[in-house]
Amino acid sequence: MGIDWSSLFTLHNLSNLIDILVVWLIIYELIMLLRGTRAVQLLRGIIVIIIAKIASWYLGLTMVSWILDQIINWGVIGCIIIFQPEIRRGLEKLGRGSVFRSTQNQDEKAEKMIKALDGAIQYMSKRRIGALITIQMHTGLEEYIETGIKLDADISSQLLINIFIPNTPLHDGAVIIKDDKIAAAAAYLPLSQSNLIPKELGTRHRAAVGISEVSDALTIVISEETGEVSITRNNELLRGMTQEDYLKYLRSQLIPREHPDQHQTIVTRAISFFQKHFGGDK
Ligand SMILES: Nc1ncnc2c1ncn2[C@@H]1O[C@H](COP(=O)(O)OP(=O)(O)OP(=O)(O)O)[C@@H](O)[C@H]1O
Repeated sequence: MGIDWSSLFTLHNLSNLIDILVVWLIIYELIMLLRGTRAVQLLRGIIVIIIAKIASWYLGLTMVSWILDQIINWGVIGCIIIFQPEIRRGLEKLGRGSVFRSTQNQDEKAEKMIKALDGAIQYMSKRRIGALITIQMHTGLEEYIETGIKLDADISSQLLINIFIPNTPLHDGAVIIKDDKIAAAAAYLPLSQSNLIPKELGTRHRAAVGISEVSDALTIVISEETGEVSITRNNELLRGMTQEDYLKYLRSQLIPREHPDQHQTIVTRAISFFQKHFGGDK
């Protein structure tokens, strides 16, 4: 008894498959957006309420079920009020189309940011000024931004250098860049517990690896002892980068238009997601 493969590839099955893929993608994008933000706690709360609602419904607890219904109904309105700024930003982004494609404007901004970073890296590396610069990618870093001093300043080499000058109030900790702005300085990043990190590296590098373990952020580290430039991303520590190396790397990660292999559009991100999770060994 053979399988009739042709019956599997009907238009109906194909649309079901696309349906499932789109829902997966939306859930994945949402998780990436919410990770590391205050919405995570809220999401946990919502899941608990939904589980309680289902349980009370099964057990026939009418009163509890009614109370949970009220919480859910009013909770939706509450969420809209609490997250009004985030919702507005999201809708504006959607309206500009930047959720689905990177714009020319974004590429120019990224190039400008890389130029500013390059100026600062060169200056600090030559003078052995220790630095830790984390660039937010898709995962929210709000919980780490909150540990630092908020700046919300335009990125420039001069400002970055100034922040890391030793014995100044902001030099200790990390600078976090978010949406082409220096969101905060002197931020505390999570320290990695990995024993794969070379022993000669201290806490600055451990913090850079740490943030790459819990988010998809890109972090640049300049060693105070050697002036060595390293980059961490997705659990990887790239050491001893020359100017050419880090410029090439930063462009490949931050300017997707120039590097179509990078997962930036929603379609290419979907492909990379499925390759990563279902594609087997690399
Ligand atoms: N959790 C952290 N979050 C942010 N910054 C941190 C954290 N831990 C340490 N740092 C920064 O690293 C500095 C200490 O660096 P340390 O000398 O231990 O690290 P290192 O990796 O050996 O770097 P270097 O080669 O520059 O000495 C601190 O002064 C602080 O600015």
